[in-house]
Amino acid sequence: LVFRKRSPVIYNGDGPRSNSIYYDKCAPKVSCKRNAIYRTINGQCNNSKNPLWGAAETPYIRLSEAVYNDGVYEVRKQENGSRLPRPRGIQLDLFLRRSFDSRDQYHNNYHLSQFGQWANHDISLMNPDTTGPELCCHNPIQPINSNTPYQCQLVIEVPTNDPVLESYGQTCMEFRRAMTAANNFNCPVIPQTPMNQATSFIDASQLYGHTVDTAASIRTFNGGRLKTDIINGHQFCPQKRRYRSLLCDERNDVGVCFEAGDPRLNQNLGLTAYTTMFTRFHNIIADKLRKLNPQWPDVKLYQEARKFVGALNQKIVYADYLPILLGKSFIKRSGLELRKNRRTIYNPSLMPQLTTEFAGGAFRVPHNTLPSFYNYIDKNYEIVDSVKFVDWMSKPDPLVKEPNFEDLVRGMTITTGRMFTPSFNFYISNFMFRSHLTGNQDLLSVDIQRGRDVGVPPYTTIRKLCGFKEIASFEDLTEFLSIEDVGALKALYSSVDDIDLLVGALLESPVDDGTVGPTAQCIIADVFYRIRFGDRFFFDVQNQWGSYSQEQVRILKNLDLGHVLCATTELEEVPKYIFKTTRFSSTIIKCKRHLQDLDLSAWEN
Ligand code: HEM
Ligand SMILES: [Ca+2]
Repeated sequence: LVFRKRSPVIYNGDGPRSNSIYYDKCAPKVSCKRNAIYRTINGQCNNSKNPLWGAAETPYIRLSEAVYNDGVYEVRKQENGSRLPRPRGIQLDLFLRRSFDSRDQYHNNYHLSQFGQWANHDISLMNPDTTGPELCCHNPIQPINSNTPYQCQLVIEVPTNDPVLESYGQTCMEFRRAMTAANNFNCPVIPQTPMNQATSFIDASQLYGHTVDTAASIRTFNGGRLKTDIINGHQFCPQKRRYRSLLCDERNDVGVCFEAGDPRLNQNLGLTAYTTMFTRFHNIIADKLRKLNPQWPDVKLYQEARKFVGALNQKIVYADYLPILLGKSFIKRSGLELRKNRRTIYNPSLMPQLTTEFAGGAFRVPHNTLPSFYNYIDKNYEIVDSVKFVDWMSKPDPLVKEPNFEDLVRGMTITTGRMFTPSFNFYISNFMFRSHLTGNQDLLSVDIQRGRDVGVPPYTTIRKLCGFKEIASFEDLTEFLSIEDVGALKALYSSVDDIDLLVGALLESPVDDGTVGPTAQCIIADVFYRIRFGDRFFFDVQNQWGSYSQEQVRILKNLDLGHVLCATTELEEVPKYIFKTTRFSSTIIKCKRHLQDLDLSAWEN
């Protein structure tokens, strides 16, 4: 069988959905340095004709028309004119009863989901609008009316007979509408459009900062290094002022709270560990470069180390992560494969923007792999402790106490991940952000509500856009969904065309050798294609200013996440295929050996 390669790009970025009002009327005027050899911090000037493409603080594009009741901002209604089913009701009727955990049959470990979140924070930041009242929920919940501030119009109602939350007396979950160009950036993009505060490119901006100010605030300006706090003899990210920081301050029982390029770094232990490891890794690379090139000034060391870390992240995403997420065969036939002896060819007419359908829908499907527990596992591979994921959100305290850091990362490496089923785990479905000021949240309800908030079109529209057979009735769904699920959908929604994108995408069976269904695969591939082939600084692009040499590319393509783990922790060994649990991946590599690959002599000049 021969497959013709077909580009997975759905929409090229021209016409009415490209946010031209923003670029023509509201965008800052940017002047670009010709021949710059490094990326800018905020992603501007990557595309020389359209210097804002892919930059931080630009609107998400849309693959399909926004769907709002008033065509502008009001949440869509069902075909029969009634309100959409409540997100928590969908969770309860369709998903929660199967929220038990089962193990990933393909032996993927926790790094698969943790790296997914890490990569997401590189490319997407759809911030909630925190202007207006401090909290949106009044208990008991009050009817939404015209006096309700717009930020709070979509708080999530909890039914009075909720099987889990009733006993906590909770009737409302916090939800704030996303920041939009019109509400928060003074630009009348209509229909309303959310803004991406991250740079679209995979450039490790979640580590370095998506804005110039943030980036400067975490540099030492000495030896190219990033700031660190030394705690118990180990490097950590610098600490925030104790209060008034985004994700720790609402808790009064937090000992440490860190700062880095992206504000979400304290959200969970795994993510904080990743940010810490990549910070250490940056400093290791900067130190190595300084040894080889003692004459290089701080800024050169910083930029070269930053470029290296961004490049390595691109390598991991395209060569290691996406083949598991989307399936190897699909990666090959869609041209997304990253090969050792091929180089990426830059396409300056491709718009490297994220899509609303991706960030407000399809790329949330992997939330179904989030683990319920973290295992701390010691050198002898004994489980020392097992803690609930949700008990340690926004509270990274354990990481600074030895030997927790190593034990946590070792645990993530050898614990089998959660099987990708049509459900989120029980704890994240009921107790997310427990003991925060905001109270318990349900990640799935939030995700469904977010899709509606940002006008994501319903499932059938997107499935059709992806080239699959049109779905005209609930019955048509039985071709690929179970009768039970179709029955439940029919009871919830007035028409098949009302089904939320995330709900349909989650219920689809995963594609053959991937972890998401065909609709999510299609929307995710579109974005990862455009942010690779539309990135002038993609690490294996040739003949651009600052392009890497053959030898430098060769070295980078031989590195993976395992090298980062080995270089930045006291782990002794890691699986050769870093997203697989040790026990089932054929080979285990000693860190000593791995670290020999980190020879940077090709960077000497
Ligand atoms: C590791 C644990 C994770 C937790 C606790 C978590 C939690 C969250 C939360 C609370 C939000 C904000 C929801 C909203 O207000 O709309 C969010 C957004 C999002 N998450 Fe996750 N997530 C995790 C991992 C992942 C993974 C593995 C992926 C994908 C591979 C992912 C993809 C997304 C996307 C695309 C968004 C929305 C866009 C954005 O602001 O970046 N997340 N997640
Ligand atoms: Ca980025």
